[in-house]
Amino acid sequence: MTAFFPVPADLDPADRAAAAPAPGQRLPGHGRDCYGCGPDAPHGLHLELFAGDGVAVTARMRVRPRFEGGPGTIHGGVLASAFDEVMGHVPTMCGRFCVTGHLQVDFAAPVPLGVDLYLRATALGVQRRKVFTEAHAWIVEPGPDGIAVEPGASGIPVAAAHGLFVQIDPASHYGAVAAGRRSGAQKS
Ligand SMILES: CCCCCCCCCCCCCC(=O)SCCNC(=O)CCNC(=O)[C@H](O)C(C)(C)COP(=O)(O)OP(=O)(O)OC[C@H]1O[C@@H](n2cnc3c(N)ncnc32)[C@H](O)[C@@H]1OP(=O)(O)O
Repeated sequence: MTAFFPVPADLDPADRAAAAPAPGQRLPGHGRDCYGCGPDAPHGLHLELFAGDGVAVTARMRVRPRFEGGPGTIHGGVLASAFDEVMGHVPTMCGRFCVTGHLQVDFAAPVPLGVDLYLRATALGVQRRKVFTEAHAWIVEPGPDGIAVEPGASGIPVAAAHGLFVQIDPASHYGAVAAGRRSGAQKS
């Protein structure tokens, strides 16, 4: 399920930050209006993110009708966004703020609307400011309380992804974006 992705052979290990949330703890997310994880984003994915073991991050997402691409199935760009979000949180487990430099998705099976997806992302390693990640997504059966649980052996694998995230200084990165917007670019 994995296509070509140039992961350097000489990566350094990605170490879990001492301040990283404990495994199973809900992650705060990027902000209430974040398209991926924000609870107030009206058209967002509403991913729920959790710290995993090591530098892993897990997430669950209900595949809502508004995510439709082909009839009755998720749009590939929505699934790519979900991978971007869950992999984008991996660097925070190493104490780094990063943005996506490269994102690659392998789609293995159609995902019907209405199911719950479980995603798990982890770091392959780091090189200077770069954090290399991989992730997988499974369809899971709802548990007794109607909430998707970790798939274990019963999950149906549907997609995999790789990402390259580049460490930034949030103040200068987003400050430069804001300055550009003030100088003429319009937010639609
Ligand atoms: C207060 C907290 C707020 C929250 C903060 C976090 C929010 C996060 C929200 C996340 C939301 C979800 C996630 C989102 O949606 S993030 C939104 C989508 N992503 C972006 O908007 C990023 C746009 N790109 C950039 O800003 C710059 O290009 C960056 C910052 C990425 C690099 O420009 P910069 O000038 O800084 O660095 P550099 O060019 O010297 O590159 C550095 C190294 O990286 C390597 N490289 C770069 N690109 C690629 C590539 N495509 N393939 C392979 N390699 C690449 C490069 O070769 C070099 O390697 P090396 O020479 O070391 O070997």
